[in-house]
Amino acid sequence: MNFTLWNAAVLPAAFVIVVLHLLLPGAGFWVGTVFALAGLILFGIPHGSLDHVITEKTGDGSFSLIRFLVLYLLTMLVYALFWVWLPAFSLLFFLLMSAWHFGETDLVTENPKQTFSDIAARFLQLTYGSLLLFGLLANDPQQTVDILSSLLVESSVLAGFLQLTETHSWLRFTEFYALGLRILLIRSAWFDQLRLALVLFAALFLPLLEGFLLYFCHHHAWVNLLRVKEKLYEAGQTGLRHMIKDMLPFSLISVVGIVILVLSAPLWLAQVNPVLLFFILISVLTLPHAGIMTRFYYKAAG
Ligand SMILES: CC1=C(/C=C/C(C)=C/C=C/C(C)=C/C=O)C(C)(C)CCC1
Repeated sequence: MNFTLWNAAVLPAAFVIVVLHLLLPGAGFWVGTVFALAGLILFGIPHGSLDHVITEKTGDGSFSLIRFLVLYLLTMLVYALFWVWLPAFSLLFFLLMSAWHFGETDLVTENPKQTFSDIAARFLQLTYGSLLLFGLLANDPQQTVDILSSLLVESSVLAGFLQLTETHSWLRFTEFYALGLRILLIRSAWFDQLRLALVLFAALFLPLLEGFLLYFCHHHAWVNLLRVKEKLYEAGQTGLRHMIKDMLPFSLISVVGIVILVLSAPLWLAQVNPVLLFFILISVLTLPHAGIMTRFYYKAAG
């Protein structure tokens, strides 16, 4: 992956936020929250807004935007209904899907040898993603449990998660085992490895959501956007302008939709934690997005 200014710029920004959190917690909270929200609005949420372009450009030429939108919205609707009917199953599915999606993004090499049918590569990606996600959530097990407890009321799984991270403290750092696996499997991109290592290290000193969003927005979403730009758009500023123009409509709809739904939640969904509702909305967007990215990486490798 090419070295870009932003690739490097996130590191001093994360460093300043960590130092602020340690020395001036009040300022750290505000600066960290603004940084996390900016990351979400600029990269985290918009990184799925090119799914229609990816589907069109990697398809067989028979793309129809209406058919794409109907299928996309239908997938979201079905998954949203699952959240209402089977919340525990839907959460487990979300965590597995996220592990898959994170693993798929982070274990792509410059010269991918794995193919779609390569079960070993898929297993490694899922293992990587699970270790990474577990470690990020275990950065603050109590807060993770607090957020989830409005969905899984007095669940033994949550109590088990707390106990496990308390009694086996090495389980709090599984994201670094994931990183080790990545270093073993992808030897070439040294700057990318160092950057991810520093992002994960910074996340250790941040509150749960800021740490998670640092990885999610400034690594995961950023890397995905960069790859889509490299594969599907012209090089340089012209390609960037076209890409931003393509991203704007669905980015705006998603950001505004999520803000409206989360802020109005007390009127229609009083008992669910707003942070959890935010992630449920993200999960509903992620299901069709992850499927499209799997196809994108499959095509890119082929
Ligand atoms: C941080 C966090 C959670 C997990 C969020 C996940 C797993 C997000 C995944 C997003 C993806 C994969 C987006 C698509 O690109 C929980 C457990 C819901 C609640 C505690 C805080």
